[in-house]
Amino acid sequence: MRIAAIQLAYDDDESLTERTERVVGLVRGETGADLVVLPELWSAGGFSYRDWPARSQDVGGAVVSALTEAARDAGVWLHGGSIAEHPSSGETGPEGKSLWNTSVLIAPDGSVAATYRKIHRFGFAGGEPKLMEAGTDIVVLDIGGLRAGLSTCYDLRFPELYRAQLDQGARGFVIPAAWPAARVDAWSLLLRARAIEDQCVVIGCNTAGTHAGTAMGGRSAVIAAGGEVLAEAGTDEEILRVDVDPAAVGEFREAFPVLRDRRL
Ligand SMILES: O=C(O)CCC(=O)C(=O)O
Repeated sequence: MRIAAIQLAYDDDESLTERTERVVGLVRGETGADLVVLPELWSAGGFSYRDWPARSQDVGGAVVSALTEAARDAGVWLHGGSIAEHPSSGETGPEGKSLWNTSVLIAPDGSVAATYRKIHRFGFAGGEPKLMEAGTDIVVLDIGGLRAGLSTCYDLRFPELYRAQLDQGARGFVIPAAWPAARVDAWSLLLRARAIEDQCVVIGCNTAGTHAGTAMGGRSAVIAAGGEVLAEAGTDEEILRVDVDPAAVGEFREAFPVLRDRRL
C-alpha cells in the first residue's frame, strides 16, 4: 500500500481559493498512491482562529467537493485533512456552537466514506474549546486494505482513544495535524509511542510554514507497528511517499504478541 503524506506549508497571504487549487493539484499528482493524506485544517488555517468562521464550510461545500473530484481523478483514497465544519443544516452541539474540526475520508470513487469530528479540542480556554464543539464518535474503517482509526492532532496526547480504536480492530492510525514547531519533539515521540503500544502502523501528516504567528513543526512520519520510522519529513513543504504492508501488522503481532498480555 503506497502512502503519500502531503506536508503542506502555507502562510497568511494565500487565499482559500489559491490554496485549494494548489492542494488539489498536489493530490492529482499522486496518481500512483493508494492513500493520500493532507494536514489538519489546511483550508481554514490551523491557528488562524479569527478566519475559521469565514472559512468554515459544510462537508458538502466547495473544499470537500474539490477534494472528491481530485480523489476520483487520481483514483486514490484521500484523507482530506480536516475542515472547520459548519453544517448547512444549522446543526448545533451541546454547547450551542455550530463549528467542528472535522476530518473527511474520501474513497477512490469520490464518495465521502467517513467523517471524524476531533474529540479533544486544543487551546485550553481559547481556540478550539472556545469556538468549536467536541466530537464524540470513534471512527475506524477499512482504507484500501488497512483497517485504520481516524484522529486529529491534539488527540495524539490521549492514548485511551487509540486503545478504543484498537479494540474496534484498528491496525493503523491516520493523524493529520497542525502541530507547532515549539513542541514538535513531542509529536515525533508520541507518534512512535502510539505505534509501539498499540502495534499499529501510524501515518502522521503535519503542517509546515508559519501562519497566524505560529511556526509549524513539519516532521510528518510513517511508523511501522514495531516503532521503526519508515519515513520522516523535514520542516518544509514535502511529500512523504512510503510503502506499507497491512499484512505485516498481523504477522508482527503474532511474532511479538504483546497485546495478548493486556490485563484490564
Ligand atoms: O498538543 C499540541 O502540542 C499541539 C496540538 C495542536 O496544535 C492542535 O491540536 O491543533
